[in-house]
Amino acid sequence: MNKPKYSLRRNFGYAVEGFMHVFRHETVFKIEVALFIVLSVVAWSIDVAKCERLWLQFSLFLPIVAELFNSAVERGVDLSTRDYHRLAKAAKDSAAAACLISVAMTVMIWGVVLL
Ligand SMILES: Nc1ncnc2c1ncn2[C@@H]1O[C@H](COP(=O)(O)OP(=O)(O)OP(=O)(O)O)[C@@H](O)[C@H]1O
Repeated sequence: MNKPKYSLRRNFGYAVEGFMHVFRHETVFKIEVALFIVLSVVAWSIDVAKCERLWLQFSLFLPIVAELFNSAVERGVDLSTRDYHRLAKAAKDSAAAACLISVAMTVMIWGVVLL
């Protein structure tokens, strides 16, 4: 198959499609996006230093990015096998651990800045 010429616009479209796919199919991602919006407003409304505001905002991206990668791993694994396989389990569990750690980092950053 001939590779189409690189197009920034088309690749941006693929990224939006990927984001929307995960948003439609993953409930936890919907919650994370909602929290991202609400907490972003909070981060920009409260009286904190510029650097702290940046940390608060940056930390909100972590679970979103982790969940997108987690979903990519889940779909890749499901595409490769529907049968039980210890490597499939290891791949999905590792991706889930990344999500968990990203949320822990966000909670930690908000805790340190606000308390
Ligand atoms: N093919 C498989 N082989 C072995 N274990 C699997 C397999 N598929 C899933 N698992 C195990 O089941 C767990 C849940 O898998 P699943 O695909 O339902 O992920 P999930 O995070 O619950 O997905 P979703 O976010 O779509 O609800 C995985 O973390 C893994 O431990």
